[in-house]
Amino acid sequence: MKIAVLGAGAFGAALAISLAAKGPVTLWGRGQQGRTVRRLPGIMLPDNVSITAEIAETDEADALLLSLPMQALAGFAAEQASRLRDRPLVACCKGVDLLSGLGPVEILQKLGGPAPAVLTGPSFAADIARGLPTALTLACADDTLGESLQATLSTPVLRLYRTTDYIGAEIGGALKNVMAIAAGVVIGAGLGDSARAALMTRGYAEMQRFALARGARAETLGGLSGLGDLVLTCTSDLSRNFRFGHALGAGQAFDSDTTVEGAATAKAVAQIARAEALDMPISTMVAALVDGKVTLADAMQSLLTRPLKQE
Ligand SMILES: NC(=O)C1=CN([C@@H]2O[C@H](COP(=O)(O)OP(=O)(O)OC[C@H]3O[C@@H](n4cnc5c(N)ncnc54)[C@H](OP(=O)(O)O)[C@@H]3O)[C@@H](O)[C@H]2O)C=CC1
Ligand SMILES: O=C(CO)COP(=O)(O)O
Repeated sequence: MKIAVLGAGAFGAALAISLAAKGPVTLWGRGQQGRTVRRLPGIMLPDNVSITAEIAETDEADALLLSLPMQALAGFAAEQASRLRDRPLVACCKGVDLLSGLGPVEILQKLGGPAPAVLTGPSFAADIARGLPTALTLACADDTLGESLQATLSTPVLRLYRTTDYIGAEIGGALKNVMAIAAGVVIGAGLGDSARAALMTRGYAEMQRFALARGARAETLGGLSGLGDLVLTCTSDLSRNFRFGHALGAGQAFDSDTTVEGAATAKAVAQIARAEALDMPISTMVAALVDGKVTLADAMQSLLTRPLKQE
C-alpha cells in the first residue's frame, strides 16, 4: 500500500521517516520549501521521502495519513473533500474540534468514504524520527481495513496494536493533553510530585467518565491511547502540553506558535460537559485557566474544596 502523509509538521515528518524504512513515502506540507522540516529541526529526511508543497502529488497514494493540528482538520477536510474521499484515511491528530465537539474520526466520517482510522498513543515525534521503539494504537471501526493498515504502518520499531473502539482511542488521545496541561501547571506552580500523581489519577477517572458516556470501552482507556499516553505526556518535559501548563503554573510566557492541542480541547470538553451534565472538574478548570477566567489560586481552591466522595 503506497502511503502519503498530509501535514509536514513534527509528527507527520516523523511518521514519514518511519514508514520510509518500508518503501517510498510522499510527505506534503503547506508552503514546504526544501528538504528540511521546520518543526522537526536537526532531522534529515531519507531519500525515499518525497517532500512537496504540491498536494496533487499525493493523489497516487493508496492511503492518506492526516497529521494536522486538530483545530485545522475540519476545514482542511472540507477544502480537500474530493481529494480525500474514497481512500482509507488515518487521522494522526489528538483533540476535540471546538466548533463541532467532534473527534477526528467523526470529522472524517462526514466525507462518506471508507471507515476512517485514528493512529494515537504515546510517542514523541523526535523519538519516532530517531527510530526509537514505540507502540501505538490503530483504531478503525472496520476491522478488516484496520488489520491491513496495522500491517502497512507497523515497522520493526513502531509496533501498532489494533482496536475497533475508535471513540475510546481518540478520546484518550484528546484528553491526555488536557491532563498534561494540568500536570504542567501543578509542577510549574511548585505543588510537587504527589499532587501530580493525584492529578493524573483523578484525570484518568475523568477520561474514563467522558469516554464511557460517549460509548467507548473502558479497556481502551487503560491501553496505549489512554493511560499510556497520559503517563508519557504528564511526566515529560518533551511534551508541549506539559511545558505550556508548566509556563502557566510558573507565570511565564509561552511561544504561541507551538502546537498545544490540549488548550482548545479543554474548552471543547468543558462545553460538552456543561451541556451533558458530565462531572469534568479538571478539564473545566484547565479551560478556565487557559482563558484567564480564573487564577491558579482560585483553581486550586475550587478543586480542593469539592465535596469529599468515594473513589
Ligand atoms: N509532535 C508529536 O510528538 C506528536 C504529535 N501528535 C499529534 O499530531 C498532530 C500534529 O501535531 P504536530 O505535527 O506535532 O504539530 P506541528 O506544530 O509540529 O505541525 C503542524 C503542521 O500542520 C500544518 N498546518 C497547520 N494548519 C494547517 C492547515 N490548515 N492546513 C495545512 N497544514 C496545516 C503546520 O504548518 P505550518 O508550519 O505552516 O503552520 C505544520 O506543518 C497533533 O494533533 C498532535 O497532537 C501525535 C503524537 C506525537
Ligand atoms: O502526543 C504526544 C505524545 O504522545 C505529544 O505530546 P505534546 O503534543 O504534548 O508534545
